[in-house]
Amino acid sequence: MDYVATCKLPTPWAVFSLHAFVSPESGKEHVAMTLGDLSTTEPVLARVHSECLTGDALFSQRCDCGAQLEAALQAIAAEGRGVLLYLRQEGRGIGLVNKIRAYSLQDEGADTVEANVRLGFPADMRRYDVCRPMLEHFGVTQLRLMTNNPRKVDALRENGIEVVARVPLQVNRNRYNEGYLQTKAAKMGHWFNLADLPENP
Ligand SMILES: Nc1nc2c(ncn2[C@@H]2O[C@H](COP(=O)(O)OP(=O)(O)OP(=O)(O)O)[C@@H](O)[C@H]2O)c(=O)[nH]1
Ligand SMILES: [Zn+2]
Repeated sequence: MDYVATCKLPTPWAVFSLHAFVSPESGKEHVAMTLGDLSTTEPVLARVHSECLTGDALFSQRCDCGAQLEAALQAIAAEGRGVLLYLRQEGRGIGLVNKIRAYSLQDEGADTVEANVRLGFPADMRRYDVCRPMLEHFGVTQLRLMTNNPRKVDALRENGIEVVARVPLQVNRNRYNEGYLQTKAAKMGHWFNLADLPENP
């Protein structure tokens, strides 16, 4: 993973630093947002967020990605210290166009896992091997990871990252994503308690 450049990134919650990386193997451009002093030994509040153009940028309510992105940045800002890795693996790794094909099958009744399988993809194709070199660039070794996904915790640990704590990130349950969240809990093992999650209008 090659580090390229850093700039300031003012957001509604804090002025983050935005760091650009390029993977020589895949040619993919990934970014990290950081806040505060990450070089101390205290475990770092972190979010490893996979790209979701529809949710992160286009306000889609089909998933919980946009709300999770915002909540993670707010939590880091509130603490004054943390890192968010924004990984360019859209649609759990199948890409934007294939995700829209999967959404089309979901409009006809398939769930999020069935749709991927019908298109010939595994339920989740994401990889987390770029995370360690990105974190090493900042001297970060221990994370308090904001996620509901047990496979993400396992995958990061397999990549040699110490996840010392898991911080739940349950936001934005709505009438459009209820089934999606239920499938993630039932088929993908996500730690959700839908009853605990307030319903947004
Ligand atoms: N293939 C596919 N990808 C989806 C779908 N909905 C969201 N995504 C992608 O899934 C990724 C987000 O993964 P999620 O499973 O929502 O959450 P997670 O990151 O595994 O877990 P958390 O850390 O708890 O958010 C993003 O890359 C989205 O583009 C879908 O229906 N089909
Ligand atoms: Zn999404």
